[in-house]
Amino acid sequence: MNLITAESLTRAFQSTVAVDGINLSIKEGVCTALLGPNGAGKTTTLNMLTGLIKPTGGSIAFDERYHGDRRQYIGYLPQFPKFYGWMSGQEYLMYTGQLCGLTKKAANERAEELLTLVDLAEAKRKRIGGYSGGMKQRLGIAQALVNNPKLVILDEPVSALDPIGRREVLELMKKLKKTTSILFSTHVLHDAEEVSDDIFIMNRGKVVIEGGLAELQTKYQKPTIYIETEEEPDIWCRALKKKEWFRHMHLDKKQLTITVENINTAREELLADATLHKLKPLRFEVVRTTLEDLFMEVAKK
Ligand SMILES: Nc1ncnc2c1ncn2[C@@H]1O[C@H](COP(=O)(O)OP(=O)(O)OP(=O)(O)O)[C@@H](O)[C@H]1O
Repeated sequence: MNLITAESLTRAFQSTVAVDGINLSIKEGVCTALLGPNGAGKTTTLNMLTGLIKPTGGSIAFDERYHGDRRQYIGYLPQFPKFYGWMSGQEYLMYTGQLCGLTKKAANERAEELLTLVDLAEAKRKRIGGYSGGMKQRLGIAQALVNNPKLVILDEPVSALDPIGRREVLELMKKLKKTTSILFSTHVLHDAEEVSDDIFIMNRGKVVIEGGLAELQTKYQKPTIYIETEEEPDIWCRALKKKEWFRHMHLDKKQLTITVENINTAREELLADATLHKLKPLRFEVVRTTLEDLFMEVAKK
């Protein structure tokens, strides 16, 4: 079931179209990644979904089970969250809880629950100014959960962290996704692959690829043959393009990477052809393209 459905969603800033007529279906109970290079339009999209900025075109609908202002059902962690360094983690969560309308007592109880969830119970009385990057980000996620949201939206939650902080936050997201729907943005494919179920890849304001992680992996991970030869194999390469199994080729001097449709036929014919053309292969390897290759292709475009 979809929690949020956005249709033809558009946002222009003067002459810049940051988000260009995208359709998004964010499902309930799953973790969705909005992936894309810098400037793709991820933050603008998230800001429209949270209600922070208005679209200049299109529509956003929250599931009809949840009435009224959709902001009450959404928790949000911005890309550059601001904390009061002099407050303790506990004070900060109580403060945000009360801003969300909780009584002091309820805010205190919620703060305790959340501090345990994000593994900050021991540091709850320490000043935030002394927290590590990972601890701050975990506190930011706790803050996003204060109002018991149906969907928590995290803008680049791990991008600015060192490897330890990154691991802490990714592990927290894995834990969180068991109970809360998550939508997060990232420009790191590996993070999306690690925690998300659904992926939308954006580039230049448009969604260029979308689907379930497993579905995308099956669809785009094509068999590939890597060949390194003694001489530059230019002439041979031209002939390969006519083969039925041929899909795509990248030649870098003597290193040839060929994406193919049928690995068995391709392997047999390539080996036979290489002998026929008196080519001297130094390496012949069967590998697979990864989603990383796909993402890099999209990013380059
Ligand atoms: N307030 C604004 N005024 C003018 N242009 C903007 C504004 N906000 C975003 N843009 C432009 O819209 C485009 C998309 O920006 P956005 O921040 O949404 O991308 P992003 O994918 O989140 O990138 P990043 O990972 O760098 O944050 C960029 O070209 C950006 O310069």
